[in-house]
Amino acid sequence: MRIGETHAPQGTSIAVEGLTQRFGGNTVLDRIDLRLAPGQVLALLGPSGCGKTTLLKLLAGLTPVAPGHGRIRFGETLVAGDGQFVPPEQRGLGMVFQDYALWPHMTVGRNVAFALEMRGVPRSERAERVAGALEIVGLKGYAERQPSSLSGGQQQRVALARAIVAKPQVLLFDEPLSNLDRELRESLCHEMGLLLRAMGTTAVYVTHDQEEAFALADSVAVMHGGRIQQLSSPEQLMQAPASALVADFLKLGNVLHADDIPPAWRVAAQALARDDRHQHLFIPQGALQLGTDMRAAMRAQVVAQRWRHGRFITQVKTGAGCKGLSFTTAQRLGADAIVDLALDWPALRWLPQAA
Ligand SMILES: Nc1ncnc2c1ncn2[C@@H]1O[C@H](COP(=O)(O)OP(=O)(O)OP(=O)(O)O)[C@@H](O)[C@H]1O
Repeated sequence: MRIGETHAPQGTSIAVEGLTQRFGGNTVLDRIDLRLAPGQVLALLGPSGCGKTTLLKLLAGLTPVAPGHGRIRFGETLVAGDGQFVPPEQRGLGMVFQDYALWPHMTVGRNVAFALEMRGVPRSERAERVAGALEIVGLKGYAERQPSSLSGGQQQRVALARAIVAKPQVLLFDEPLSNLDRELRESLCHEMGLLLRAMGTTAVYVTHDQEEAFALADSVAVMHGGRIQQLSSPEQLMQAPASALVADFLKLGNVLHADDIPPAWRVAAQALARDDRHQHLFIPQGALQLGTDMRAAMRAQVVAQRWRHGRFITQVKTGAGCKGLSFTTAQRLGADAIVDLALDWPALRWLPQAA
């Protein structure tokens, strides 16, 4: 198999129900529910401390599920919960960590072969499968090298080969690219996406990097404070964030609390449909622009501009005591310049703080 080829899924489905994890009095995961179809890639995305790694460790079996704190199924098999516990080595897993976790005293080939040795796979078959896994990750001919002689990106490829060599039904990734520089991260992320599609393995991928999550995953669980705020496809998350927390974390636009809406926009904002729980006005990227041709235009003063992805991200203030806003434009504007801002009202929505 090579990157780009597709195979029938060899992964299993994953179902998590009511999963809760407490450390002392601290609830780190709070009744997590999720379902993943065979061969799907799920990203767990959220800020530091939101519980991503804790959830991954429960899936791996590195942390047991406490009695009455939910259950985890791989396919039809209950792997944790209700008094059942399948240990990590019997869950059909491959794991890739941030720090590569290669054994420094073993060659690349032995590092990759180790999981097969443990399973008692005969030597001749081992050599073939190790060579195959190294070829898949672009390290053909590296079997006799020492890990210390490889770059960070190459070491992470070895870790990936080691994770896939035993043909796992589930691959678990914990921030695997965060030790690499930006360019390498982007190219390896792209390659891993192709590889996961080609292998058809079910995968759960922990990251705090939105670009990585959106590039790799079929669905993304945005986590905050031990809960899944929204579990959707990347497209759906971008088009329809379910809460102010999600819109803000993904930087999808401006999110203004009802009390922070500039006076010039208040009447029009209150005319938009909302219910009592919806206290935040979401202004999607692109709905706030320079110009006076839309309803309730407003003057603002430029605070700062920075260049990103071919546009200027422009921060403005709209009046004393008002919360700052930002929008993108192709125009360079001088600091302190006074500009007219207009809103595309039909694109705006009221959102609840959290889902
Ligand atoms: N073994 C433990 N004992 C006590 N508290 C823990 C333990 N493991 C994790 N925590 C706490 O649980 C919370 C969630 O940690 P977790 O590592 O899951 O977060 P995360 O979202 O993966 O963050 P990061 O992106 O920084 O790795 C944190 O407040 C952490 O301090």
